[in-house]
Amino acid sequence: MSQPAFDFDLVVLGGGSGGLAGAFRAAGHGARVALLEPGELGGTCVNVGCVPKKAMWLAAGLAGDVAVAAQLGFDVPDTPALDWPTLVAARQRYIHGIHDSYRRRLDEAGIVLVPSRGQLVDAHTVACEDGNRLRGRHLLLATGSRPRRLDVPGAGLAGVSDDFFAFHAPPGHVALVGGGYIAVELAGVLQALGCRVDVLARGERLLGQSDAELVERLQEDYRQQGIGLHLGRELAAIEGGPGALRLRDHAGEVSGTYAHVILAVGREPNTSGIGLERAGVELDRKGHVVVDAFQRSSVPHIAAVGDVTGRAMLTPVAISAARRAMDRVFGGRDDARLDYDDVPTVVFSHPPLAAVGLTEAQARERHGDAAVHVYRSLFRPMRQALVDRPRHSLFKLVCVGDERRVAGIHLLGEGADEILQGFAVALKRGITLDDLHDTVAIHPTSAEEVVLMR
Ligand SMILES: Cc1cc2nc3c(=O)[nH]c(=O)nc-3n(C[C@H](O)[C@H](O)[C@H](O)COP(=O)(O)OP(=O)(O)OC[C@H]3O[C@@H](n4cnc5c(N)ncnc54)[C@H](O)[C@@H]3O)c2cc1C
Ligand SMILES: NC(=O)c1ccc[n+]([C@@H]2O[C@H](COP(=O)([O-])OP(=O)(O)OC[C@H]3O[C@@H](n4cnc5c(N)ncnc54)[C@H](O)[C@@H]3O)[C@@H](O)[C@H]2O)c1
Repeated sequence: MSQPAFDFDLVVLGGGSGGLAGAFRAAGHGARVALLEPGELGGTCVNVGCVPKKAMWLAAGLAGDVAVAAQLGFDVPDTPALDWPTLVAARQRYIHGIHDSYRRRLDEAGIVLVPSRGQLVDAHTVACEDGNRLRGRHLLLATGSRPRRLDVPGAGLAGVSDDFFAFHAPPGHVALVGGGYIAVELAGVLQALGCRVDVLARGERLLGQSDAELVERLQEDYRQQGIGLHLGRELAAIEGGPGALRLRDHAGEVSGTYAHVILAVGREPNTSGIGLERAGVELDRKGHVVVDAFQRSSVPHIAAVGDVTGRAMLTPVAISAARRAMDRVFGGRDDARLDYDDVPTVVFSHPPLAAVGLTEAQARERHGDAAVHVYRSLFRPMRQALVDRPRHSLFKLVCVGDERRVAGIHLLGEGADEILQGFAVALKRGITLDDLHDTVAIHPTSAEEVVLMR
């Protein structure tokens, strides 16, 4: 398979979601693989993303459960205390287990792990920090992304999502700047774990890409939980000193003094200073690697996957794209490529918001008002009703055409994160509203609302 001029069939830059998946798949096809990773294996997702975030989200959910349990007669103290360090220790133990498992699997697959940052010297050669050079017949760029910082006075006083995961004690009153996934998720977690939270977002609503109706309800829910939402306000400056920070927008001061300010205003690709220009790899104006439908960069034997390409920045997307790219390069599957349509996602808010396909607004724009049919179910899950809480779930189907093809599924409420996956398969297979109605419901669940909507 390999030519003698090359040390490896594949050299991978980045041991995160995409890089690891690509390395394992290529090795599975018999390729000789080297993987460079200067940090912890698992990249953003495992170390400062999905995994620690989900651990904190689960703990935040438990705080709600404890309150429900007390109302149902369990003998729970009035203010159950959380020992933050115990939670963080359990979280990190779990993450170390993932590191160990990756190391073992890399060994078993015969992949050479190089604990170094890589830099391209030319289109086939990667230099390691110790000066060693590796020649690869193919290269895979999977260097991911990092939190974006804002260019406003005092921005250096703020942290980013990475800093949230470094808190070893409850952080007190926190301001989150941004209205996307990270701001919404961290706000929900912190509030549920007993901190005070304000969100400052420049958009008039949170989660600009999600269905507006669900977002409106989530915002209402967040306000009821006590989260301060300051929408339509663009950060102009951060003032004060450590532990006592204030925010200013163009209209004046935003009320509140914060122990921490966390910027969650998007991410930037890790493409600078790694020699891509020497190899002739084209970048877009935001610095992402430009790839075609097969993840090929402008240099055909250099592929790129995951956040570094700026397309649907999600772990399963990075993994799926990498596996398919390696199936194409080393597995003889010339047509292998990821379909980026109808990727399901979950915002791990409290409650979670799960979505696949078109929002109502997108469907109306694409298909015209007359072709779009929307079905909704607004209901109180039994757990909420049992303790007479006002929390409702809102599930919504967006269908198009006379046959009512399901083009979008949007679920806000308890269990939405676990309910959506199976329905995403169905949507991808082109089901109609009748297909849902032909399916017998599972009772009593929240999920049954999806097949009962009329
Ligand atoms: C707070 C947060 C929560 C998230 N939650 C979710 C979630 O719930 N679900 C979800 O699907 N996605 C989530 N994401 C997104 C997800 O983490 C990313 O989309 C995913 O990690 C991207 O994988 P990647 O392989 O492209 O990059 P990464 O996982 O970032 O890996 C890139 C790796 O490349 C290494 N690297 C960088 N430069 C070099 C170099 N020159 N040489 C060698 N190595 C290099 C880095 O050290 C890093 O380990 C979240 C992200 C954040 C920040
Ligand atoms: N559950 C998940 O799957 C999950 C969770 C977290 C992150 N992620 C991924 O990570 C990515 C990054 O998350 P994120 O929340 O940082 O980004 P995001 O793209 O979701 O949201 C960025 C937010 O920052 C705002 N913003 C951008 N520039 C700004 C500026 N100059 N001033 C003020 N606000 C500004 C935007 O309006 C938007 O509200 C997400 O897009 C997502 O792909 C996924």
